[in-house]
Amino acid sequence: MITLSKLAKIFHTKDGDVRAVDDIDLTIDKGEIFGVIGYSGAGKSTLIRMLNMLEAPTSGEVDVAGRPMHSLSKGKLREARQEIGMIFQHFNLLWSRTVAENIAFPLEIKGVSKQDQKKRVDELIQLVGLDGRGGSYPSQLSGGQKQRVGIARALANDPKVLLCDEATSALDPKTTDSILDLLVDINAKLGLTIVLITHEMHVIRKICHRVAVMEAGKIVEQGDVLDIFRRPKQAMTKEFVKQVTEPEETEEALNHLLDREGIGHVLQLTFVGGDTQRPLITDVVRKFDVDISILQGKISQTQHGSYGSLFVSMNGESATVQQAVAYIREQEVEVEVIHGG
Ligand SMILES: Nc1ncnc2c1ncn2[C@@H]1O[C@H](COP(=O)(O)OP(=O)(O)OP(=O)(O)O)[C@@H](O)[C@H]1O
Repeated sequence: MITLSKLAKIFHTKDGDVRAVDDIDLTIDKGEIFGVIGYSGAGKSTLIRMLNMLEAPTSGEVDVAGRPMHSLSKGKLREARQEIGMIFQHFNLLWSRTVAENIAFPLEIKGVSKQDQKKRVDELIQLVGLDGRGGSYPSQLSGGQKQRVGIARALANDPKVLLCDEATSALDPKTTDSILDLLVDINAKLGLTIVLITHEMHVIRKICHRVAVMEAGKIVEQGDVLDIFRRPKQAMTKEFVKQVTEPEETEEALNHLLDREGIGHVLQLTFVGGDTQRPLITDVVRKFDVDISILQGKISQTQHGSYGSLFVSMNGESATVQQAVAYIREQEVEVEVIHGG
């Protein structure tokens, strides 16, 4: 659905050239939810804005839904953009227009009749869960509702691709979840390809099928979300994975525990998309002559299963502990011996 070849954007500034996007090759499949994660300045916004040519590439190619976006005439580009909806962190709504009028805006530009506009707007209001709010003004809505208007407006022309530029970054965690649920729902119902950029790994974990990690204009790692969580390779990726799998206070609390006498082996068990309902710890204690105490942990449920880390201390003969560790690994739980190994 989307192919980027050797895509680059260089900004020429007073302080020199900035390679915001540096020769990126990337393929995004039809119907997938693809996430790009990176810290501020990594080049995510520039990258996503080149998908619909809001930003013109310095070099390289952008193909979206079979169209070479980088080489289209102005008129053809206008047509092509109708197939690409976009939502923004700060919603970009027209404040003097009602919800219904905001959603109708792209239809007006396209020259759709008043009657058809109304029909389509009603459908969209229903789709995004804003029934009864068509006559409200953006200032009368919550952040989550404003983003629902943004989504409805982006979908007005039946696009094939939806671009989400930090779409939940201005929202609280609960509202973020409801907007992400809506995006999953739309992806399933309409078969829409969704590309989102974010600096928050829980957004990736919650809804993306695949993810690319960006650093200094380059993609340093990419793959299926589950694989990336299971085996992050790059330091940057490991940092992002930790955002989700480790409680913030881990290091300090663990250092404190490691000073204790007789702490034994300390293991970090990382669950990635597996089934935490399974009584793994009970299982291990029954099978092997070891004692286990749980030190701390953070496990959360998502559509891919359970994610999180559990820190445990294991006491027993060294050889038995090794066997127990091997057994846990066989259950597709990652194990790192962080003390006593
Ligand atoms: N219009 C511009 N002119 C000059 N430099 C720019 C311009 N836009 C972006 N940059 C630079 O390009 C680099 C990438 O910026 P970009 O906004 O794409 O990153 P980002 O990952 O989206 O970060 P953020 O989330 O903070 O926007 C940064 O160094 C930024 O300063």
